[in-house]
Amino acid sequence: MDASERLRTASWRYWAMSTIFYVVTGIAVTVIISEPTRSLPSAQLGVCIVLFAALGFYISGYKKELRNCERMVALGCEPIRTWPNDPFGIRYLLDTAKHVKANTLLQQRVQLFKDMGHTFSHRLFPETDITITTDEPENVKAILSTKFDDWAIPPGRIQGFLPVLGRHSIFNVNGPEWQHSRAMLRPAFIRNQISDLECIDRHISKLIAHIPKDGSRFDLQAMFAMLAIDTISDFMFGQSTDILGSAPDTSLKFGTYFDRSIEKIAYRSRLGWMTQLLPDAELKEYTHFMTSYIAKYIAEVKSKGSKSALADDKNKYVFLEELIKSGEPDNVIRDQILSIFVAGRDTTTSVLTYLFFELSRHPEAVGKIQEEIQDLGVADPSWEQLRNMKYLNLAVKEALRLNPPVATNAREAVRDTVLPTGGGPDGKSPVFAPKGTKCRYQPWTMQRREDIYGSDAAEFRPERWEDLRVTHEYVPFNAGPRICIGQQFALTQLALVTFRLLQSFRTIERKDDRPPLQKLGVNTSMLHGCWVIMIPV
Ligand code: HEM
Repeated sequence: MDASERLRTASWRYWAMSTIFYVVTGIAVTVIISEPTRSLPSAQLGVCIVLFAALGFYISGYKKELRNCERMVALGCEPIRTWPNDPFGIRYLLDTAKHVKANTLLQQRVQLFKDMGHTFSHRLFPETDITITTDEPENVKAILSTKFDDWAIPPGRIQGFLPVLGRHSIFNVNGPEWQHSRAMLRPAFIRNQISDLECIDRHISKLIAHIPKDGSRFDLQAMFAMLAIDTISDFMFGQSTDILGSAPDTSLKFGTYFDRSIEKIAYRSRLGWMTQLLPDAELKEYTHFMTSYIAKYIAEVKSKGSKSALADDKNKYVFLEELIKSGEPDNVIRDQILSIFVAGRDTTTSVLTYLFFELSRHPEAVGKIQEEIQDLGVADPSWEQLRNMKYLNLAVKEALRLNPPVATNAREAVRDTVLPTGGGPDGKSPVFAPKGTKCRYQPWTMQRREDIYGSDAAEFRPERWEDLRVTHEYVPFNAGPRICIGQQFALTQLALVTFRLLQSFRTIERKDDRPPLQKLGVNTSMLHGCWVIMIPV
């Protein structure tokens, strides 16, 4: 059915239902006026009221549909393919829940796009507005860049993140509030800090010290998680949680509570507004502890007031000090600091784990990076040297392609808007997205599309990037105004960890027979960890 036929049907349905409504109302009014003394038994009256309410509800739905069809035709859009036989989105919800439970959701989405095309619509219980799901680069470009102002972070995600990140978090705000947050954080991500390799290196040395040298098997994912929290806390406060070193009890507790909170917010953001019905005393306790932990650092910097009050090295750049200079109140600073922990910890862990999982299966790639390290001829690379290591950076890029840690993401239309593609029988016409439409876009499946990356799209092959040019087909850090603000810091960390580990270890071998399933939380992780043995040089 094309757009004009859809409009005709919507118009016919609306007028037919309205006519029935008015005729029934007219008859009821006539009966009441002509027999004012007659009263209906209360059961019959109740049934009449329910029928009236249901009819009214349907008519308002048809009116909305008619209006949307008129807008669709006026804007030159065509109808979008719809997930069938699921008017309330209960089947879609159950299907999603089944695959989340089995940790097969990402693979299932690849199949779903094959069956439904790269853009389709569906309901998702209990949401009343429609959801569009897409892995089409043109649509991703519209949402993130060219029509940025038409799309916002959906309330469901905000509700889910709120109890931990707070209402000032850069992840929980839209419009001018978001611009304010971004402007506040941007100056703290200055180049000389992100290129401060010494800070990152200190924690990598501790990681290397922890790796068994006798060929025993260990879980790299768990190690990378400790490395990431130690590094990000050092970057934030000038003092590390030091979980890989001699962490005090409060740091260990912070690490544990942090992990548990992230799991809970992943679950809560899936439930959206329903989380308001679920008070969670444990989450309250975790958040209380974490915010006090951060508040202690804020108070310390403020009371000492001197440059690098927290760091041993007085010349060291400390992110928190830069943030305090913004003059924002403590609760705003605290929300942003916790957000950066969330933004930077599990994403980095996820990419490192996936990269080393692939390296453990691709000794030829390990060999090429090691050759590059040898050719460089220096033991301690500078930031520029690291960034110029071609194959090493291509391997990181390829890991980010196959495993973007933010595997799926969502926005909500804040006004009527158009997605460039996905409508009509061939799925190539523009699609109308009325205000309130959710759009779920999927970097994980998009970055594995065979029509973009070739028939070996599912393979780890860093060489593909030597002559491949893409834009919104590759968005592990997002794109447009809301692109990841920590991208350069993350890339530096990823490159340096890879450099150091392949400089210190000759081989990495996977030691796990279980299928390598990816678990979907706020970020992806490997369900069973990444069990390997590493042999020193
Ligand atoms: C490989 C590692 C990383 C990946 C793949 C990654 C990915 C992303 C993505 C996809 C977003 C967009 C989220 C959205 O708008 O829905 C984002 C935002 C953000 N990231 Fe990262 N990130 C990484 C590391 C980091 C690090 C290390 C930091 C900080 C030290 C950081 C700080 C942020 C912040 C503050 C935002 C919010 C930006 C905004 O809304 O304007 N990220 N990141």
